[in-house]
Amino acid sequence: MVLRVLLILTIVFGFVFVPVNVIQQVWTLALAEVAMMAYAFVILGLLASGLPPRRATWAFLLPFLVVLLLALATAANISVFVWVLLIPLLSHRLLGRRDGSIVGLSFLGLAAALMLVRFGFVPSVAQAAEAMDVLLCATALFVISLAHETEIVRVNRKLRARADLDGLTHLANRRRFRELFEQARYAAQQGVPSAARQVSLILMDLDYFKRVNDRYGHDIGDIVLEAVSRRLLAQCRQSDVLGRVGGEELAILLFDLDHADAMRQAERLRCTISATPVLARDHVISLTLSLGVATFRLAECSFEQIFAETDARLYQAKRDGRNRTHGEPVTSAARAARIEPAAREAQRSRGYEMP
Ligand SMILES: Nc1nc2c(ncn2[C@@H]2O[C@H](COP(=O)(O)OP(=O)(O)OP(=O)(O)O)[C@@H](O)[C@H]2O)c(=O)[nH]1
Repeated sequence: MVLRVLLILTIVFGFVFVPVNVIQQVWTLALAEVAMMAYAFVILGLLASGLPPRRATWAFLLPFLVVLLLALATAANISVFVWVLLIPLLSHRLLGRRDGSIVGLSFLGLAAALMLVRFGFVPSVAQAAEAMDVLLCATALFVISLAHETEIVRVNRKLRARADLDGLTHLANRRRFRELFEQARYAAQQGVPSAARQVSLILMDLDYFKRVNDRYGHDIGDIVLEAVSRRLLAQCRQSDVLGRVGGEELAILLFDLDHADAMRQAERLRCTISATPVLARDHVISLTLSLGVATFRLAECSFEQIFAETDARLYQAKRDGRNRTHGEPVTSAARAARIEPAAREAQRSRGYEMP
């Protein structure tokens, strides 16, 4: 948006500056301004046809700054230096905090040097005061715009975290979990050399968690969920992705482990949870986990596919008695039975008595 505004202003203001410079016979600057107007048209067109904004910004901003320096060096009046005030804001808005600061500060340094060269090293008091006004005002604007940019980065990070993380456990939420899977799959499909080739999904569901809520209350249930998440996270490798994909359902993506290793990791997690009860306020609560594990070639599976397969295996672990890990394919009869609880719940919610 800011880039588009700059491009349009370059074109519109060009219609004023070019005639003024022609009248004052500053030919080089007039020509450079005509070239920038044409270039702004081209960049607007390229943006409309899909040029990434970041590349368009670099492609336009650098020549724009060169032409501005040319204006500072050749324009007839000292008032041209007022345009320097624009640069801190422009560079931060267009390039962000780091690159914007580098470009902005470099430009301010060059502008100060040009001012010194053009208006003498020993200026009159009035000239020195004018120059000082412009340079100090530009420096103040630079600092203010840097503070503003820093605030924007902080708020954006906070919003991003809020959108990506589950509020209770601070693990990736379902949307982010899926996004990370899709990113890994895309890299595998593109043949990126560092991309994982294989993915295992472990789905974990606390057993009889409803009883924890019913017996100790929802707040204690929340503490338990947090504690379990922390314990699971402590067992994960750096490259694993742990997320909360449902109420008391957690999931891990493991990359480039074979299925036997993924099963071993799942068993380790199950034992971690069952071995030590959770201390929530003054309650000591024993818990168990049921787990489903499936392994796929990353480039060839969809999120729905791997999730449905692993969910069927998790459900089989529940059916087999809970507190266990199931990693084998599930028969179609058992898979069909997975539908049953949902259908029962739907019937119940419509007021039917279910056995
Ligand atoms: N405290 C708390 N409870 C939650 C949260 N999300 C889901 N739950 C509870 O998790 C429980 C899930 O219950 P069920 O789906 O019946 O499963 P379960 O009791 O764990 O039994 P099985 O999964 O069959 O072993 C429900 O009581 C939900 O209210 C949460 O964020 N905090």
